Amino acid sequence: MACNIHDESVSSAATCAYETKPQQSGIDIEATTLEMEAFRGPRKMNGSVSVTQKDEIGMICMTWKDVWVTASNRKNGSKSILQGLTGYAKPGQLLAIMGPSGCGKSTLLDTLAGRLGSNTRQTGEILINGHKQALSYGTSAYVTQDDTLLTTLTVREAVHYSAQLQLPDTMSKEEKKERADFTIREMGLQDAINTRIGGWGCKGISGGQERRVSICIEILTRPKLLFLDEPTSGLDSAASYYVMRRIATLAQNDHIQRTVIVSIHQPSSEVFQLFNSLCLLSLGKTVYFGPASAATEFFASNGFPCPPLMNPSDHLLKTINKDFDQDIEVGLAGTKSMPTEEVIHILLNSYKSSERNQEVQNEVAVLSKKDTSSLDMKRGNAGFLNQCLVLTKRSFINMYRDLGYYWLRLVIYIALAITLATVFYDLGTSYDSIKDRGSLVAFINGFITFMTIGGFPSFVEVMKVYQRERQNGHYGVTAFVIGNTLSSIPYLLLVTFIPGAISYYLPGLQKGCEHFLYFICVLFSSLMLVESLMMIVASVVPNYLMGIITGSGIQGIMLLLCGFFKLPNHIPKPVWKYPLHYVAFHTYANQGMFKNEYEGLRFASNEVGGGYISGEENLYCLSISPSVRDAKVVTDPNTARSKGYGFVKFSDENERNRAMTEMNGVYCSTRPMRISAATPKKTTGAYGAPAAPVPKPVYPVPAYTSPVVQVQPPDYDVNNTTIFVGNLDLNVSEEELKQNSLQFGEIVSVKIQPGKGFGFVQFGTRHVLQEMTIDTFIPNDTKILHDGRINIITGPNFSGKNIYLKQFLSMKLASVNPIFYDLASDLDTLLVRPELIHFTTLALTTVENRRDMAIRTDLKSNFSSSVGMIVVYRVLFLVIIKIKEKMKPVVVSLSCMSASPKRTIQVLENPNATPLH
Ligand SMILES: Nc1ncnc2c1ncn2[C@@H]1O[C@H](COP(=O)(O)OP(=O)(O)OP(=O)(O)O)[C@@H](O)[C@H]1O
Repeated sequence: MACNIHDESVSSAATCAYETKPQQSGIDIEATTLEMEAFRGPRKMNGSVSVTQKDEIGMICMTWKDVWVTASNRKNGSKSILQGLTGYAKPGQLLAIMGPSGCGKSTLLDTLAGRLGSNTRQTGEILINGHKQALSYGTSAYVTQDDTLLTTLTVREAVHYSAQLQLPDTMSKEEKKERADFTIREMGLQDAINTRIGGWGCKGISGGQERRVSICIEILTRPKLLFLDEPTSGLDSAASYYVMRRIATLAQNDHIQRTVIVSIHQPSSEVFQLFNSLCLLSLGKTVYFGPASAATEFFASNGFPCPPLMNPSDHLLKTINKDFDQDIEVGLAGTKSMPTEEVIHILLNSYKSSERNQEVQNEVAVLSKKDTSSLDMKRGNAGFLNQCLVLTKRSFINMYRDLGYYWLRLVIYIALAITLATVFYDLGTSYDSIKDRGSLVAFINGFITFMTIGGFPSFVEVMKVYQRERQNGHYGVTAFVIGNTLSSIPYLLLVTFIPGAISYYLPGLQKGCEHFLYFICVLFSSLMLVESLMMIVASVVPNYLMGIITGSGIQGIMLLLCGFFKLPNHIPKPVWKYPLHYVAFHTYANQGMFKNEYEGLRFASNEVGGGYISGEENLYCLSISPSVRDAKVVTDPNTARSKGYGFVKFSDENERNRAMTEMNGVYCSTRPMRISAATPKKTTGAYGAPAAPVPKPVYPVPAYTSPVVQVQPPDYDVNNTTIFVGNLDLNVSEEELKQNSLQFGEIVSVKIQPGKGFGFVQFGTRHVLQEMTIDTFIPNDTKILHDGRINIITGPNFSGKNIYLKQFLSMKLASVNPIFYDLASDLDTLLVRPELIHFTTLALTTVENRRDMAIRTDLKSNFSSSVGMIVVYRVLFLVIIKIKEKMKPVVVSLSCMSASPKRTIQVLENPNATPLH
């Protein structure tokens, strides 16, 4: 009879684990088993496992009594998944949890393993060896339903790395390798040892082998308690049998006497024979618990005999599956005539009142009271440093072999860089290149970094593996973050360097190794930042499609708020400017790259008369006083034309006072400005008319260099050959200045303002001026300079006004913020032009506050901002994972195992149990 295939000896399992004979049927003692025995020395005597007192130490006997699990969600309220389950699992036995889909198999397994979700509530009593105690690392293992493995590794690598991570440092590397190889053979994987696990785009080992690799990894530590969720799902019957036979072998033929609990869907008759005990569930209740071989008898005694030649498990499951009751109504259910709900009701009641149930209750009571054994508490996994090393190495290999991680990105980046280089080829130093350079740099910062998101799917796969390994306590989140960070650095450098060099040198961005290196550093840190950001996203949103959408959204917001598309002072302050503008890494990347790109360059002006605009001018034109809060030009409501006056609001009183002096006389558009204090309007609180009559412009001279210069209308005299030389020693004579200037060409005249520290040199030809820069105009005798620095203004449009404004700019910059001092002193060398003056003053009055956008004097601070953010992001990722881990296992009113990383199992104190020593 097909239904009576089980060995009678198995029924004795219900009495006591340590008296139980191992099941013989269907399990051949294989070479691997013999090998295993050889590995530890023979244990088998007369076909049964001899269990010595020493062996009992560390064995696990698990009991659960009246366990209820309720899940709650906002939509459907609460729902009972498990209802008053009682049972036990003993060492050396394989307990199968079976039932129709949705009956609660996985939930029971998760409950026993302490992995219930946070929306569930659990009550009941779960005890390990009758005690409340913690299981140390390696004592239990859980093989999940999905095989989350690194698909790029070979079987050997996957198991070897896992062994390096899980096994304690007290074992040598060789011993760990030996253990890994042995376990691979134990699981029958020796033929596939060098085959990659495989996944998308690369066929590797079969599904059954994958399952065995997952099991292999979890049994490396020789756990005493093994949970397997659907170990045969997705496998054909032959593969299912071989996998289950290995598992049964683990439980029974190993002198360790493991306790194995398996949830399984639909075992074949051969697989069914391998089970020692069976827990049959329906609708979250126990239909049957006891020896697997006696289940069909129980069904038969209730009027549901197993038809001849039918697989007993098929019969059991078909009898209690009510999902297709509709078929009964329409006559598709064959001979089945009674509604399944009624069948289940009969079986539930019968089991409740059966002797079998009584036996189970008695057994649970006995096992809960019995002080069976203490657990081995000394195990531990590899040390932190070792874990970091192994994880770095493993991650490096995975990144190398996974085409989607970096290689594909590298190809796309190179293609993008070539496109960029073609579009922006040879920018030169024309007037248009000012804008082009800015666009190119902003695009690289925005889009190239954005593309880093492409590696997210690969990272999600890594995260899945991490989560499994973490839940099983293989290593900690810190080691994972360090490993991932270190292993990614070489690839990120590669991905940055090659496309970076193409998009830097072909368009002809600023020459000089230090400029290129800075560019690479900023790009590298931006890429790393996005990777860190995506790590955070992956920790919150595990689905890669949702993750990509979320990551893109976050980056889109950052890009928008970085100050490139909307000036920082125009960004609405709550939330968008504070804090998001400062959180956006593009802000710092743009600042650094702009400065790196413009500083030290000279661009041809497109204005009449030619000449140059320096990079610093470009930067400066993008900047203005940070304390200006508002500016308004008063217009005629009828004509909408300016009434010729307006208001500028400063937040800093000192700066306001300074502006009162300094802005006076500065040209705004075609007229010099006249500045006076405004008084708030009494009625509206708005600004009223100027408090005092507008004074006549006096064009005061800044205190910085104090030359008295009358501001003249802009000089468009193209024949002008005069240069201004400032910062002269007060005692320098005109003759001395002449001698120093002779080297540049024929001199017509030299004039020094007595006691003012500046003078003018008129050359014979314009040619000299066109070529003249600070670099060339180094006086022979530096003693003529006031403090060793030259101060020169030249250019075809040089005029008194230029001098005034140049000094105004220098002083303004230096006074606004001391960090601008260097820049201010650089400005001494500027070729200041009237159109620039116009532009700058206009910018001032219209509050084009681009200070944050364009000028950060210290390049290092931009780079270190990014590096700091990388650290912050990675730490944030770490913290989120830790919080999630803390939140996940909710230990409810009664006992359960904790899924905490330390893999402790917390068990409710049994009042009858004697304490452990
Ligand atoms: N955390 C949860 N929140 C809400 N409902 C849950 C939760 N866990 C399980 N359930 C529900 O409990 C029922 C049992 O789920 P469980 O996964 O244990 O079934 P199963 O027997 O393992 O099913 P299958 O064999 O199909 O995997 C299902 O209806 C499921 O939707």
